[in-house]
Amino acid sequence: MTVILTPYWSDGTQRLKAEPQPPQPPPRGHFPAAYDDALHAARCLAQLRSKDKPIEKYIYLSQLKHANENLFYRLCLAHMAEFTPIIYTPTVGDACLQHSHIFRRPEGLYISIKDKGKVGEILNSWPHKSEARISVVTDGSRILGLGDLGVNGMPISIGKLSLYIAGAGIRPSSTIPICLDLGTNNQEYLDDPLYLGLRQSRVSDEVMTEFMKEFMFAMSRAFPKLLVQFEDFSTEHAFYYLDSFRHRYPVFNDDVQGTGAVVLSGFLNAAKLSSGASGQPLTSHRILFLGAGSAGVGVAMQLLSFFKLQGLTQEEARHHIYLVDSKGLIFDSRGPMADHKKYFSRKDYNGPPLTNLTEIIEYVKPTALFGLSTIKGAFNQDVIEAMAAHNARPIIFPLSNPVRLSECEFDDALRWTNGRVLFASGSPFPDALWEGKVHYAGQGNNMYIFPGLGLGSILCRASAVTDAMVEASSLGLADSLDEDERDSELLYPRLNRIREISAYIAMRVIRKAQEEVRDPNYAYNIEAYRRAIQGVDRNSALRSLGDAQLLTYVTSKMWNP
Ligand SMILES: O=C([O-])CC(=O)C(=O)O
Ligand SMILES: [Mg+2]
Repeated sequence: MTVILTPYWSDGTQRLKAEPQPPQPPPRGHFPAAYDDALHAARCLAQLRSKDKPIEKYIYLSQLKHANENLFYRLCLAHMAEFTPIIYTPTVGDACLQHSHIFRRPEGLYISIKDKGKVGEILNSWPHKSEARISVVTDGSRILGLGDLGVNGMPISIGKLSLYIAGAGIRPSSTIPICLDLGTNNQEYLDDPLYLGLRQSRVSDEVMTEFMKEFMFAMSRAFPKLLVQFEDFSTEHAFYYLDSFRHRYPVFNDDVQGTGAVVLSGFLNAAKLSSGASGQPLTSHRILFLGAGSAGVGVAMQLLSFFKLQGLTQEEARHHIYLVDSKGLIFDSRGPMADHKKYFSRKDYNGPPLTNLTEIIEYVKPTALFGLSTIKGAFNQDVIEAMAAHNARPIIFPLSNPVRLSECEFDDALRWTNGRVLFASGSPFPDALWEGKVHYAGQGNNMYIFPGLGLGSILCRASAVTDAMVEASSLGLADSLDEDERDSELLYPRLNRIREISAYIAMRVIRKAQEEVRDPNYAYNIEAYRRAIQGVDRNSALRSLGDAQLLTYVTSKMWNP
């Protein structure tokens, strides 16, 4: 008797069946005599390029990944800038929206609220249990800027893990994409006969929290070496579950911490260019955020590091950051507000509500404007011209995803600032020509951070992902521009160097983790301490390596297709 997985339906129906293996059908063909691997790669690339719709390309690549994983990743690594927008943002957003319609076969693990009480059993059915190192977990409640997509959020977990494999050389069998089905409040999906998830609205916070506790405990038991990346949980839940679990399990939240780290990194490079042009010190920057959700506040928290690195206190740093939500500038006397907004609420403004973004810019005079609002076109001509009026090199980062929700387009930003803008967006924009010179849109997407942060945390068996480790990943990224990239005023390195960059970031993260482990506060509790000890042997060996040797070690641990 062999255990067969009849995976992973989210309706809670029987998942594990003890059945005899069905006999394998005989091969239905064999390769022609002149078949050649390299030629086949070229053939697959030609098939991909023959498709004109991005979603068709996505479907083709999903099938290719299933049919020939090695070939898929080989092509992916060789054509990173071409593949990333298909297997990841922005096309993965469409794949999520249509998941229940384009679904072919299960990939990853769907766990539903109906599985409560037996989550451990389900996890134990995962085929590559002992190899598990990284899981991306979403509950589908806030996929990119697209809202509550229920189990249609699964492609986000899959897409992020494809980048772990391609970008950081994590072994495919070490990854577990997970989508939790806790219901959905998306009526269109509830009415859609093809929708793959439970036909019920989202469970209450109390029920969800009980479920999350069981889930995280079961994960730590089933996969003792696993790092968990929370992805695209709705704002309140993103903060709450990160705070609840980060001292108990190795976990980080990509939208709060990954996005924060990637923006800090791009801002470090942009601020140097901007201060170089204005002659103003780095401590004089002021940052205005449009959007105060998990990503907005997460980025704002991480940006405090920028000012602290220049010698300011946390309290002084806070004064340099302004948040705007749907009701305008956030200030104390405006009235009650969600907890996560309070820290950045201004105490130094008591006037009437400031709701118009251009007016807010006149008042704040920011050197940098960040968009995490998912309001397409919110950075209109007036807004960008207001930024350009008082900055030699205005820093403008429309970070909302996918691209059709971007606060502004790259060529508009160039035009309205006369080519002076320092620009990064969440989703990719093509290069643009302005007055005979090619300008590059930076992509301030957490894809530059999570592969390296994850790889470093896994290799040193960190029992927790600390703030200092996240900051180290960000500084590592900022430092990884090469000479040509600096000369071209790039804010982020070119994507075709992703493996080199991830290895470097992982090295910096391991170094920081080693410093943290000496800190007694590191052993947050007995469980974490036990896991920290597990990693000690390996870490004492790693500690004796110089940076260059550690980098070689990290690179040697990468899986290659
Ligand atoms: O997935 C992406 O492209 C970036 C991200 O985490 C988000 O927008 O939620
Ligand atoms: Mg996300």
